Amino acid sequence: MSGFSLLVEALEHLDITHPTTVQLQTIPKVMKGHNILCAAETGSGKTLSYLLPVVHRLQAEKDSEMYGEGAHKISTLVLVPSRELAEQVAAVSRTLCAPFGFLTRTIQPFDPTVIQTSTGIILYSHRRRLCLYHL
Ligand SMILES: Nc1ncnc2c1ncn2[C@@H]1O[C@H](COP(=O)(O)OP(=O)(O)OP(=O)(O)O)[C@@H](O)[C@H]1O
Repeated sequence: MSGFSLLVEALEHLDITHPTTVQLQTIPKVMKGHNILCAAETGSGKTLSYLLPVVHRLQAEKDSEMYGEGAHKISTLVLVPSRELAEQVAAVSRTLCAPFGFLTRTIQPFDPTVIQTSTGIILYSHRRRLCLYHL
């Protein structure tokens, strides 16, 4: 099964078959590498607006020669303002990433992270526990 089909299947597990307005407006731009500032009401689908392009890109890189070098490195960092939101985003990310074998982690003491609050990131960066070199 192709990476695209796996992603569609992962979305179907979340009962998602059509993009929301926010996703329609943002995903094509993010896929082209543009920076996006998106403000929309809660529940409008902002999380997938950035997670889908990220997973799609990681999957494409996995299929390329670039993957070998960075396979065990942190490649994506999501900063959110609360631990609750971090757990929420991580749960969606895990569902999307599962078919590809990508790991999603939130920060725990002395544990490298992918998703955590900005305060946590700053704390861990100062302690030199988090290597962001490959971002
Ligand atoms: N295209 C879609 N079709 C159907 N449901 C969707 C779609 N995109 C997201 N959802 C669902 O809508 C709900 C809200 O999505 P999401 O958490 O991404 O919104 P949000 O804008 O990030 O909200 P918040 O501002 O509270 O973080 C989730 O349950 C998600 O699974």
